[in-house]
Amino acid sequence: MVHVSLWKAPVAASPVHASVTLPGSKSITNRALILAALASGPSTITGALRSRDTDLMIDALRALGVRIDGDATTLRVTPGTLGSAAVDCGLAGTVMRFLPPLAALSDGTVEFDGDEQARTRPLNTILDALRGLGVDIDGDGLPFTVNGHGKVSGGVVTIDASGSSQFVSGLLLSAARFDDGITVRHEGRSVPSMPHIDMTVEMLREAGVRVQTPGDGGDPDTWRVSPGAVDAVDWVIEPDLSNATSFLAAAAVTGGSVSVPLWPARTTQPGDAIRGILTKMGAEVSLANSTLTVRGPRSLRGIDVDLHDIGELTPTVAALAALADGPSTLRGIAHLRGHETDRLAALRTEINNLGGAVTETDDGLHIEPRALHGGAWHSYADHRMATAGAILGLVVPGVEIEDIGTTAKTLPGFESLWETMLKPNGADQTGAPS
Ligand SMILES: O=C(O)C1=C[C@@H](OP(=O)(O)O)[C@@H](O)[C@H](O)C1
Ligand SMILES: C=C(OP(=O)(O)O)C(=O)O
Repeated sequence: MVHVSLWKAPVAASPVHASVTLPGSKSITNRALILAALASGPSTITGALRSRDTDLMIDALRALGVRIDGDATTLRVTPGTLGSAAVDCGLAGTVMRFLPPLAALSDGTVEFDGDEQARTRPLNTILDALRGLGVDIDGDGLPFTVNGHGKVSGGVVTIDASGSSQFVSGLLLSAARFDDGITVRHEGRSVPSMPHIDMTVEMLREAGVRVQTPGDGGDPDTWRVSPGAVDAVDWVIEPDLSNATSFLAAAAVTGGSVSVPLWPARTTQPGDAIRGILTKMGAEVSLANSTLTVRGPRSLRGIDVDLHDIGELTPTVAALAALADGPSTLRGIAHLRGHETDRLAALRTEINNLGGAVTETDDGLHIEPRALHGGAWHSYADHRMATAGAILGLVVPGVEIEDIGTTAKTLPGFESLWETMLKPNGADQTGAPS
């Protein structure tokens, strides 16, 4: 018999009042690691996230020949000669899409594999793009092998990135080291998660790489990276604002107040958009002295929102919407069917299992308010499904979450942070980088 562990999601006995310090951003940490590996000298990364996705990136880079010292959240990355390796992508989009272009620069055979569930995530777009640039690759999805020859000519490539922004980011991140750099042209429905491409471009520029984007006079849907050196940088990683959204949601659904310190004044992280969403739903949101504070209303309003640019927030927003006092429509997120799991189907199924009324649309979800009841909540190996269930469990007694440990993909120790948040006077939590 297979034993499925269930975590009894704690109910908030009273409005939650807490301050929660979150560890570093997954997206920024994994970009910093790639750029440091390609740099012309050693870099440091301070406040790095240590989680399954970032440890998979660290392990892969080490296997490829990059030296990474430091066990905790301060890392020193020393580039080395890239050679043969076996890479485990787990279920990490950033690993499976950011590493193949870097592996193409290696002088060796790089074998990629990952979780069974990762095999259905869209991937061939980036493999075909690399083939178009002259890279020798066996396979069209996991498992696949990159046969590196120590150099990539680079050039112009046209892709359909409507399935994931990570195809564009992955190509741009390594392209300064291609002989001719790269010009990536997108053709197809609009590219999702554009702030994540902005994050890529900003970090490349911080490393001294010349990038031209559609926003600064380039052609529409076209990004160009000039060939050149990648500078070593002392990266300081922002807290993960997408992970912060679950904790802020706890204030919104219980009528309490939750603060997150070290909130950046300016950021490309999509999690920052939770401020506007929670405000529209009736919460009070303030940012003062680098601390974001959310105060929950007596009841939450439903919301009609396009999440195309910030799809990562969908599970949190869906949980909030399921507890609102009016209907909500979440749009622009068809690409979530290719995330860790089909998130639209998963959210519909799990919220409806608790008595909800969620329907799936072509590009999102429609959520009608209903009185919810307890029951099992399946996570589908998806960290954000697990945290969405925890939000509901704060006010719906008897929600039991399958495989809460899957939150370690981007936030190890989620359960204890969550439980500490619920203690009376749950201030100054310990998810902070050490
Ligand atoms: O580049 C990144 O770090 C990410 C881009 C987005 O991917 P998609 O464009 O596939 O949604 C986001 O959802 C993912 O969590 C992280
Ligand atoms: C879609 C996500 O992850 P990945 O980087 O694996 O695509 C996510 O974290 O919501």
